[in-house]
This record gives sequence, C-alpha cells and structure tokens, in this order.
Amino acid sequence: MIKAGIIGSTGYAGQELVRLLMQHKDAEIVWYGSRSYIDQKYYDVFHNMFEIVDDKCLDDNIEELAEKADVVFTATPQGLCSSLVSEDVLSKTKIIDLSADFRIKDVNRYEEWYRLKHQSPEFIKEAVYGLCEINREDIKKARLIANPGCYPTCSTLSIYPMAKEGLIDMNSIIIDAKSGTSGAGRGAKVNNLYCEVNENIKAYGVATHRHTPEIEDQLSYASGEKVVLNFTPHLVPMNRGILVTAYANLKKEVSYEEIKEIYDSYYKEEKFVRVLEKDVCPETRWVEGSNYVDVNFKIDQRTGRIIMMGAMDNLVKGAAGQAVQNMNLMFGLDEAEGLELVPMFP
Ligand SMILES: NC(=O)C1=CN([C@@H]2O[C@H](COP(=O)(O)OP(=O)(O)OC[C@H]3O[C@@H](n4cnc5c(N)ncnc54)[C@H](OP(=O)(O)O)[C@@H]3O)[C@@H](O)[C@H]2O)C=CC1
Ligand SMILES: CC(=O)N[C@@H](CCC(=O)OP(=O)(O)O)C(=O)O
Repeated sequence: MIKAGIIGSTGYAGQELVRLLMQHKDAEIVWYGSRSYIDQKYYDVFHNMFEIVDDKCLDDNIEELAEKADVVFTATPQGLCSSLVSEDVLSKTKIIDLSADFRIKDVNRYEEWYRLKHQSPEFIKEAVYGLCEINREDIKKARLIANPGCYPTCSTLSIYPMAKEGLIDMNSIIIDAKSGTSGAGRGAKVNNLYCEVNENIKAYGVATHRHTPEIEDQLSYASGEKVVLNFTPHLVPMNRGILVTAYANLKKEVSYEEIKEIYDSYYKEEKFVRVLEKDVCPETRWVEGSNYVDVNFKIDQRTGRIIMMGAMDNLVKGAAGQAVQNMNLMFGLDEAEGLELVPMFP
C-alpha cells in the first residue's frame, strides 16, 4: 500500500484527492493536512466523508510527514511547497505539488508572473512537469512532480498535436478559456460570492493571467519555437469544468481527415484523452467528475484558421485526478488505477 499524505486536504483540490485516494486500491491516506482545522475531524469539514473518513486534520509538519508517507501531495497556495522541499525530504518521500511552484523552469519568469520569491530554486531543474500524456517516461523516474495547472492542461492537450506537427503559426495562438468557480478555491473572496458569480460571466486576468507563461512554455517545448500567445480566462457560474476554445492560423491548407488522423495518432492510446467525432464540440458536462479531457477541432477554410477545443473537470484531470495519475506512474502502477470514473450527468 502506498502511504499518501495531503497538505491542504481541506481545500477543493485536496478534498478531491481524498475522494479519489479513498477509492484507490493501492493507496491509503495517512495524513489529512490543514492549517485552519487542526485536530478537527475531517468529516466536520466535508460531511460527504461522514462514516467514511474518521481521521482528524493535522498540521503541516513536513519532517514527520516525510517519515510516514511514501508520497506527499501539496494542494496548497503558491509558494508553500517550495518552502517545504529539501534534499532530506526528497530522500524520504516523493512530492506531487499541485501548485505552480515547480512548473516554470525559468525562476525569474516564475517570480515575475507570480510576484513571489521562489524558496527552493535549486529543485526546479529536477522537477518533472506532470502532464502524463507527454512526459510519461520522466514522470516514472521523478521524485518531485509539478502537477500542471488546470487551464494549461486543457489548453496544451487541445493544441499539442498541431504544435508538435508544425502545422500552425505558433505566434498566432489565441486561447479563450472558461472555468467553474471551484477553480478559484474554497477560500472566501468577494469575487466568488454567489451574487457575484451567479447569472454572470466575465473575463479576468486579461493579458496578465499567471497561466500564460506555463502554456507558452509547454507549447514552446512541443513546437521547438519560442511561443507568445494570448490567454483570456473567464469565470462562469458553475461548480466544475473548464472549456478551452483556441484559435491559430494554419500554415498550409489541410483537410479535416488529415488533422483527424494526426489527433488520433497522438491520442488513440491515451485513455484519458478522447478525440470526439466530426463536428461534436466538447462540453464540460460530458466530462464532469471524470479524468477525461475531450478534444476536437474545426478547420475554418474561410479564415485559414483552425479552432481547437477542449473540455475537462478542473478538479479531476485539472488537479487531483492528474496528481493520482502521476502517483500511479511514479509507483509503477496501472496509470488508470483509481481513475476509471464515469462522467456524471446531469
Ligand atoms: N481548484 C482548482 O481547480 C485547482 C487548484 N490547483 C492548485 O491547487 C492548490 C490548492 O488549490 P485549491 O484547493 O483550489 O485551494 P483552496 O483555497 O480551496 O485550498 C487551499 C488549501 O491549502 C491550505 N492552506 C492555505 N494556506 C496555507 C498555508 N499558508 N499553509 C498551509 N496550508 C495552507 C488550506 O488549509 P485550510 O483549509 O485548513 O485553511 C486548504 O487546505 C493551489 O496551488 C491551486 O493553484 C490546481 C489545479 C486546479
Ligand atoms: C476560476 C479560477 O480562479 N481559476 C484559477 C485557476 C485554478 C488554479 O487553481 O490554478 P492552478 O491550476 O495553477 O493551480 C485562476 O484563474 O487563478
């Protein structure tokens, strides 16, 4: 049995990790970390866990946790994981960080976009970007995983085959994305109050969102070119879900069949990426509660652009599901263990 500790188990991403790990046949949770609920029963925070989890929340003692756990998930705000990582800790346990601390290889770029001083830049090089479909072999050998961001996961997987095949002008990409409110976390913020979010849709972080450099980096690695793009997220009045609609100029005339063959060749062996049938647009409701990313594309012959689309659950493939997928790879398990979740509807 893999012993798992979760720092930040009382947040939205953390509670989703608890839900998934409870159903994992090779893992058990040994540490329900919290900052605000120390010594309180976990089910007092999340009553869906009544008579399922009897443990109490514990503080974030990384030294003790590293001794107890084979893997530690940090589902905490930016900057916390980097303050905990050390050679001593990594010699005892593996870390899967759900925050952005180790996602961006250039520390200056991280500090500029996140307005934070990185606490352990010496580990950035070692950290593996945990986008399983792309970095699978490196993940298997890793001690420290930078679990990808939710928007970057959906955006990168939607665009990746076109970028890798050199079929689009990499400096013409515009990504329009939408997220449910759980993406903003459980902490109380005026912008996320019911009356602020309900019956409303708005853009935020326009031209400044912190996921921009992460998506640019991943698409640069894929295409071998330095990518600069526009990324505009929107907040929508639903609990879960991310929808990406991305636009790019095609470098040459291509047919639907050619591009479909390319998407299929990249993803036909990928359990969690579903390339939809012709003219079917991805919808968040068809992936909710599951680890699937649904992708598709449409060629607009009139404008010479391709429109690439993706939908996924921000808390599953966008956070906890992908983290468990990473854990499975790191421990030599079936990658899908604990993740064969059928999407829920309605
Ligand atoms: N929500 C999402 O869809 C996604 C989130 N992520 C990332 O996962 C991480 C967690 O996000 P999310 O669950 O949404 O956030 P929440 O605000 O819902 O939860 C944050 C968690 O971190 C704990 N925490 C907060 N501050 C500290 C601190 N200073 N020291 C220790 N623990 C602390 C909280 O503890 P307590 O409750 O006890 O105060 C809580 O358990 C973030 O880095 C986020 O970017 C990644 C992908 C998607
Ligand atoms: C709706 C909303 O606010 N979403 C968050 C992104 C989700 C998240 O927590 O970001 P990571 O994937 O980088 O960890 C945001 O825009 O900052």
